[in-house]
Amino acid sequence: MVKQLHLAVMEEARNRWDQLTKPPGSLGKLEEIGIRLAGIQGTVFPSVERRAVVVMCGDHGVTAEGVSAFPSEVTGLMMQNFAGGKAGVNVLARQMGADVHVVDVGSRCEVEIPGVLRKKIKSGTDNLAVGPAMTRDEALAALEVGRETARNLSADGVQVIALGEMGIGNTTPSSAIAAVLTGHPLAELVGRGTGIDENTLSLKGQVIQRALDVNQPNPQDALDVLAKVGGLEIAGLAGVVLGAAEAGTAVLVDGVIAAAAALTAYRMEPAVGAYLFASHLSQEPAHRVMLAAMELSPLLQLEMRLGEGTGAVLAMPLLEAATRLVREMATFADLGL
Ligand SMILES: O=C(O)c1ccc[n+]([C@@H]2O[C@H](COP(=O)([O-])O)[C@@H](O)[C@H]2O)c1
Ligand SMILES: Cc1cc2nc[nH]c2cc1C
Repeated sequence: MVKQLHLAVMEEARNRWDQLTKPPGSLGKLEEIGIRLAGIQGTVFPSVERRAVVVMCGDHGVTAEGVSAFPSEVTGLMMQNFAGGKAGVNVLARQMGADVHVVDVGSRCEVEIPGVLRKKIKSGTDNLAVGPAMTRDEALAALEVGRETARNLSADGVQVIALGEMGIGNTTPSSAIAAVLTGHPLAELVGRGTGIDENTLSLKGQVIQRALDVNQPNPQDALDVLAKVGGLEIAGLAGVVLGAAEAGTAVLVDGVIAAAAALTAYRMEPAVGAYLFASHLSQEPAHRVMLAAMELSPLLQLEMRLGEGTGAVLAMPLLEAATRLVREMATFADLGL
């Protein structure tokens, strides 16, 4: 169960932000962040000192259709890179003081990688252009992996969890999920992912349309959408969102894949929305549409499209700024006003 935010504490926090030595509202989104964190943590003086990024990894049968600029093997190679501390997200997480947790929920990589939590539900999804990507039970099992991961981190004292992922091909299911759950025209939701050319972009649109025609996912049933046209790492991240919100922990959404996971969780349990913060706006066109569907507004716009949780980790200092301002700024009363 996801609890409502502490409304009385939020009211108290709003009053305090209004008493700080600044014109009311002049710290913009930082004030909204501070007030929402107060509501999440049940204190006017919240903290985001304990931070983690969960990088869910999975492969995709749909790569057989030629929808990515890179081969599936890159997923496993990047898992080794994360474990070695040398990927983009590792560098940024070190800078921001966040721990990196890499979870293999469904890659095709068969070798054990020390430092990667092996929770494989299956070795990649089936090709969603010819049938369902997963069974409902497989999607539920992947969700549970994420939920348990978030529950453990929260129990360990983590106060904010960033959503990271790695999975060659995963912008294809993300656009499919966006199309079904937002009802937006597919043509406006298909992007270049890892950097495909014009012809591949057009092929990718056709592949996704075929996936929707073949699977007929039910927009009223987010689990059906997730199983039929989603991915194992997307399901894992949706589980992280549910588990974090259930534990009262804030979540930083990353790019388009993380947003597809967050939107899936949001449709399963709308109360998770209050725990979500949108970190940045990805180059993928479906990202903006999905964030809007959750009424989230991105903090950063850096023209990024890497994934891994890189954008989410970059936004951690902004959450920290909000917690410091409310704690350290003088009030008008302090000035004798
Ligand atoms: O975060 C994003 O918005 C984002 C946008 C484009 C690509 N990615 C990353 O690139 C991979 C998916 O791209 P693709 O072209 O293989 O579908 C996957 O590993 C993602 O982490 C991530
Ligand atoms: C090299 C590489 C690194 C990534 N990190 C997340 N998605 C990725 C995709 C590629 C291709």
